Amino acid sequence: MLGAASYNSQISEIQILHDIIESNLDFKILNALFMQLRPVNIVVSSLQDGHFLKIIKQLAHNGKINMFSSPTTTDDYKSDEKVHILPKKCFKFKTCEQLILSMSLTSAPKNEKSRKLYIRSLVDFTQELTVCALGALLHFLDTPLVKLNLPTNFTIMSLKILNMDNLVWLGISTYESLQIFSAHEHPSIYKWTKNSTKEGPSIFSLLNRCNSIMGSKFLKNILAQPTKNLDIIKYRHEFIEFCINPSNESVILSLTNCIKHCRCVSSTIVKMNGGNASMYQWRLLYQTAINAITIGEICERYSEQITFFTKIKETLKDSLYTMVNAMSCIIDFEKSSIQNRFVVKLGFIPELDERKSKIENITELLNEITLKELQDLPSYINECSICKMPEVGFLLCLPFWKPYNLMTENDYKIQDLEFKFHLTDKVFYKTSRCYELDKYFGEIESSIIQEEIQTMTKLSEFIIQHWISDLHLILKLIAELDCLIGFAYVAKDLKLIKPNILPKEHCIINIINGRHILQEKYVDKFVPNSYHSSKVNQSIKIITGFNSSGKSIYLKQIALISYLCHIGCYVPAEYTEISILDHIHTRIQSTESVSSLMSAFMVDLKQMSVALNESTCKSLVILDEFGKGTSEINGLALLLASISDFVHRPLHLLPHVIISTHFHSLPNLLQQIINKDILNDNVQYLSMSYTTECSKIVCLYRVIDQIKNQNKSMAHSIAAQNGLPKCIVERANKVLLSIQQDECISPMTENLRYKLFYRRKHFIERVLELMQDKITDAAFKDLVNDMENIRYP
Ligand SMILES: Nc1ncnc2c1ncn2[C@@H]1O[C@H](COP(=O)(O)OP(=O)(O)OP(=O)(O)O)[C@@H](O)[C@H]1O
Repeated sequence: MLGAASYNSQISEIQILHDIIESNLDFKILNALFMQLRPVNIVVSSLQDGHFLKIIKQLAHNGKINMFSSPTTTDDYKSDEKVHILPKKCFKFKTCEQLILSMSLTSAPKNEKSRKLYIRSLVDFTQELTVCALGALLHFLDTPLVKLNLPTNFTIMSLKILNMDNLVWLGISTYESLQIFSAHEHPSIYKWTKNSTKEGPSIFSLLNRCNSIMGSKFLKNILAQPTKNLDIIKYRHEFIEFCINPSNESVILSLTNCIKHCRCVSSTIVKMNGGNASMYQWRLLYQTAINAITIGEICERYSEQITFFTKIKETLKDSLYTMVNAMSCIIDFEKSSIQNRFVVKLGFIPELDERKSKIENITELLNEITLKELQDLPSYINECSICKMPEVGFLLCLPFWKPYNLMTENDYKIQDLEFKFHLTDKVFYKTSRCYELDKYFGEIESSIIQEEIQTMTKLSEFIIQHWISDLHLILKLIAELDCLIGFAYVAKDLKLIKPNILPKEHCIINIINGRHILQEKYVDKFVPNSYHSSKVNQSIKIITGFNSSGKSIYLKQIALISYLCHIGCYVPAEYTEISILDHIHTRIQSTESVSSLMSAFMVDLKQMSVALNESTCKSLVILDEFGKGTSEINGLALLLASISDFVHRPLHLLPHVIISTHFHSLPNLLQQIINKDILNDNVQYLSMSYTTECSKIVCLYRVIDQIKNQNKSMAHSIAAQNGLPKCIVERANKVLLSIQQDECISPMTENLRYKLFYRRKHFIERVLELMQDKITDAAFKDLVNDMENIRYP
């Protein structure tokens, strides 16, 4: 059983996963959880068994699970910089329950009793593991080390239940082989938060036409959570259709303009909560709220036609208008940006206005005081003024009463005046009246600032407690809106079509002239291919073809089209009809790499065992060259046994399977081990078409429904076409013939390639001698004879 809780410091949200049964075969749920949450720190109990701790560490550090790793060591039980192993007491149910009931949830009522009731309505205390996980998480968040690393004050704005039921399962290797995210992000796919600017070709970079950062972030969530929920897919399709319609262009443009001004306000809220949000952040919040309202109002106009607009309209709450009104009535944004502090607008607090007017009407008072000061000054001074300087406050300013060069130190000394400094034509003093002015205005000014800080704090509290959750709700949908508008642009540019998604009862994938959305950008002319699979239509396909004939691209394109259908995107095909899938398993050869902890064969085995154990008639299983990593005979035997398992399954467990292979004997062997009728009902053989031009092979990249040249591998001709020395290819052909005819392979006595090389070298040396007239006629004849004999290797 697995229970989990997570805290997202960016949006101050707790997410909990209710107790769920996990398969320790592939840790599917744990994998999906890591994929979805991308945790920075992981907290586990010291009571956990070593194998699980090992798996957690692998996921935290490599993003991959190695089921075949070495036995558990004491190191697995030690905390590291990412995985924190807490003592079991932190996971004790009773302690955890207390911690949860006393957590500081901003949306909870202030009254202690109602607060507890409110929390109990959010957290199901019968979910034992979830409660322990959440309690331990709260305990961890309360430790000084963590507090230091959190942006500012630790707050919990909301609590959400994670729902994994609607997820279509894709393993990490599937994400990699289908290039859903950029290769640059591999292997630490979870480090998305560290905004990597590098972005290789990937489905993410292709679909990311977002106009806001929150849109791009949401796109990553959409891509990491392909869904089985038909309603979600349908409303996304409906919205894309609306966007593509040219008559709606202006609506989409207005929406896009508003989206550009919307920002994720989570960090602003965290700062506001700590009382240190900058004026830039206040303005950002205001602008975001105004634009969110405008978006909501635009959506309201079309809400009867489009479901997604209805969803957005429903989140346009009165509280948003109240918040914007309050902000515009209270904050003087212009003066705030000049003074770089929160300035309250005139008219909001009468006493504050009065104090401000006292400061603004200072001239009258200063004139009065200037006259009094003049009366007290010696008779030789007949002019003066009062000014205010930063730091020093009010000063009496006297213009020089003598030419500058005649002014002496003694002249500056005047009874009852405190000399401060002089400039080239003026001298400044502090007088008792100046001190009084300092005190009077200083008090007024500080009381104004204090009052404005208080107003700011009250406004912040109000925003956080009453309005922000509604703003969060609408912004989440705006982020999705941003992604979906991007999907529509991509659909228009890449000529994608709306797939027909069938409900769960069906088991069908029907793709007519599908394309590989990434690969088609890199070839001059991409050849589209179709795929049909259903319970009645041979759902196991075995595809053969020589190297580089397009098998892997075909396999990937089927997986990708199926995947795109489940994120609610349009697809690259002429027509697509697909029933909701539960799993997309792929084993595509490109993914074994240095970062993988397993050998190619181990990956093969793991993938096949997951496919055999987990697949249902709603799964798509793609196996590219299974068994390549071991001896041919072993690989072939395992593949035969696995196909035979699929073929003999009841229909509700028979998945859509596509296997590409170089084992040309596979069809014959299958006929020997499986009943002919069962085989014909379930298995279809496909191959990649080709033609020959001037004895060279030309790939046509077209998938055909027949076994063509199945008994003959074209590997040797392809090798020659790709620059392998001709003598080596010839030798390989001889060896192959001997094996096929069960003859002895003639030993090779010399290295033909080097023999030819030295003969050519010698030949060239003699040609050079000839050019220097160093060669006789007889030697020249010899040379010509030799030329006939030298063949190019
Ligand atoms: N449908 C297509 N249209 C045009 N070009 C294609 C198509 N499919 C594949 N190609 C081209 O052929 C190349 C090789 O394709 P792919 O890797 O799928 O071959 P393969 O049969 O899987 O090879 P191998 O058996 O050696 O792994 C691709 O990189 C691409 O350039």
